[in-house]
Amino acid sequence: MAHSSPLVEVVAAVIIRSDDHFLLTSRPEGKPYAGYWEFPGGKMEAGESALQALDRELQEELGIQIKQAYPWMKRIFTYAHATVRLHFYRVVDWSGEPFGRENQLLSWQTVDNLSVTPLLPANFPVLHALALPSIYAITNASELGEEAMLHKLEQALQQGLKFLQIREKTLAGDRLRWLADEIIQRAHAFEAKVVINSDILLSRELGADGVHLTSAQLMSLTSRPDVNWCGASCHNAEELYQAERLGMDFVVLGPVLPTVSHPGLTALGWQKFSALIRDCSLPVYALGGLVQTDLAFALQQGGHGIAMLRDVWTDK
Ligand SMILES: Nc1nc2c([nH]c(=O)n2[C@H]2C[C@H](O)[C@@H](COP(=O)(O)OP(=O)(O)OP(=O)(O)O)O2)c(=O)[nH]1
Repeated sequence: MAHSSPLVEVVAAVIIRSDDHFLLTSRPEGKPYAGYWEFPGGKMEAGESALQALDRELQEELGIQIKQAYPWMKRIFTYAHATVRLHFYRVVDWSGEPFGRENQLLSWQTVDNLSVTPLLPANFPVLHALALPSIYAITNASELGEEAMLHKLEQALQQGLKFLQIREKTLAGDRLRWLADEIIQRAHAFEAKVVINSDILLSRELGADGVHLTSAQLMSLTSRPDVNWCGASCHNAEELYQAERLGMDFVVLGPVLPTVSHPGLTALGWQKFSALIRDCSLPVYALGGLVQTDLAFALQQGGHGIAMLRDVWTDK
């Protein structure tokens, strides 16, 4: 896309406490959109890396030092005053207690109960992404058996699983409908979100939270299906671009490592994963051969989280 004004590079910190509250600050008087709520941050200065800019802004604005920050989504947005490229980071550990060093207001918020307004318009997709957990489980009844799958699911829900995809390629018709219904009921009892692979009608019929499109579906569609949550599988830059164009809520990208479920596909490796999503505006889950302990590394590579078909169901 062509931009009439030069891009202004901006860093923004989504500072997240362990109880999932995140920090919003109000824009000081004298700036465009004064009084609007935003993530702390500001313009990158010449010669600064994004992380250096983030460090500087958080010290200047809030008096805190970053201890752990993960690169996250990027977003280009055109305002009347400028076109900005926002580099969002998730800051999960810091030293010091944030306070408004520039007389701005501070407020700890949650996605489900946002109580400040108005927000800077570029930030809405970021709030949407914050509602997505970092672990995305994929059902595997074809290997585990249906009863064992339901049992493992209950255990995982009790341990805090909040997001899963029903993907059972060997089941169809009433058998799939029965299993999917059982899974959705259990998940919803724990307020976990469930999306169904490919089948938009089945998702609507059973009251699932949305669908997960195959990459072939993604490439053949011209608009986003009208469901609450819509994700898609991607393997390359072209598919990621199509997912952004259609306005998907999230994608999975892989296989990152070699996996037994897709032996024919060449693994991307972490370096390529990270390079492919560097400018991506969507939350991206890493997928393929991953175990729960890979999460921290996936976050360091810019991933939103990890998707798992096997390790998520193994006893810990
Ligand atoms: N800090 C911040 N800026 C955002 C967010 N979302 C968003 O669209 N922006 C836009 C608004 C502004 O056009 C631009 C940031 O510019 P700014 O004026 O706040 O930058 P700054 O703190 O470096 O200010 P200054 O030194 O130029 O006065 O990015 C956000 O969440 N945080």
